[in-house]
Amino acid sequence: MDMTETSHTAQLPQVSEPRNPGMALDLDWVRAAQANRSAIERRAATLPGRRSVKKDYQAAWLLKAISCIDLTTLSGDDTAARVRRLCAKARQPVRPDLLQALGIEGLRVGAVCVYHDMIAPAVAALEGSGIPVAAVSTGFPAGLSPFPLRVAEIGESVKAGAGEIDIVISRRHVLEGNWQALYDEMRSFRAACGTTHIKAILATGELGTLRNVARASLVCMMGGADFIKTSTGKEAVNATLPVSLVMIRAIRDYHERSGYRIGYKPAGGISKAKDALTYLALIKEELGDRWLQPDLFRFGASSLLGDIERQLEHHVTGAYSVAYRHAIG
Ligand SMILES: O=C[C@H](O)COP(=O)(O)O
Repeated sequence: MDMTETSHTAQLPQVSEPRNPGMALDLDWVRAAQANRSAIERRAATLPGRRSVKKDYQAAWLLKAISCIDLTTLSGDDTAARVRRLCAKARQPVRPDLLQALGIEGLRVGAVCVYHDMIAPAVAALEGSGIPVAAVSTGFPAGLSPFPLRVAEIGESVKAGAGEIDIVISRRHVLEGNWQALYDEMRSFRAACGTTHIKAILATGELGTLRNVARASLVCMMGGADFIKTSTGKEAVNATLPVSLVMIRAIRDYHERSGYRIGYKPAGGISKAKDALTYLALIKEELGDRWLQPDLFRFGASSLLGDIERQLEHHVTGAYSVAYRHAIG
């Protein structure tokens, strides 16, 4: 895998992508989707070993990774002050002296991701930055509150200024093979979002099989998802490479059949720069460069940025600093 092709330009000009309108539920297609676990795991296992990006190229890829982070805080003890600190980091994700040494200007993260009650302070703190606020919704993380309330929550978050809505699906619809119910749910959530972009969180760690992950991915895209996202970060197992392979192949299939590009967001447990590079390599190999832009790829992560900044500091100065110097929130 050649990752020596990127320039130092972390943020390429945005290409505008037509929005996926969804399509009728195609049960034949859904039921035909399979996932060969051992082949997928074998393929996933080859990725970290083959990824070897050095020096300048590594710095460029790490800057690219930063531009794709949904910088996240989703804790019961979140406060407006913590969210404001996170937003300051979102605006200026890397120390100015390091960026200057790297010859980079205008680097920012993909979005800031928070619970509903933290939308207002986040919107205020990000004003003028162009960084959207993503709100988790629909009874995140379990998604088991009354359906009308889950739909209403989306409307409230859009009203409060969220530019992106991360919904959670009902895992039971997948576990019971009730694809019609999952599709109808996705349609309702999408309708409640209006023109606001919607990411569908599958909570893959709770879906039982990779085949279920493949099928749920397709149904959510048919239902109008703009992005599919692995996890809430609260499941026992969150983003993994095998699950990512299944989901991005579903994205590729959907693009081949419909012409629409759906975004991908691995989330939960991605905290190391080297893991971020592996994910970027996977996307490049399976989907191609077009998907390596923030409008089609995000990392959902609370602490990844700190490790990337540490690696960039090492690249510039030749020395590692202690991790606490790169606190996020
Ligand atoms: O969507 C984002 C996740 O909740 C963040 O998970 P993390 O804290 O493991 O990075």
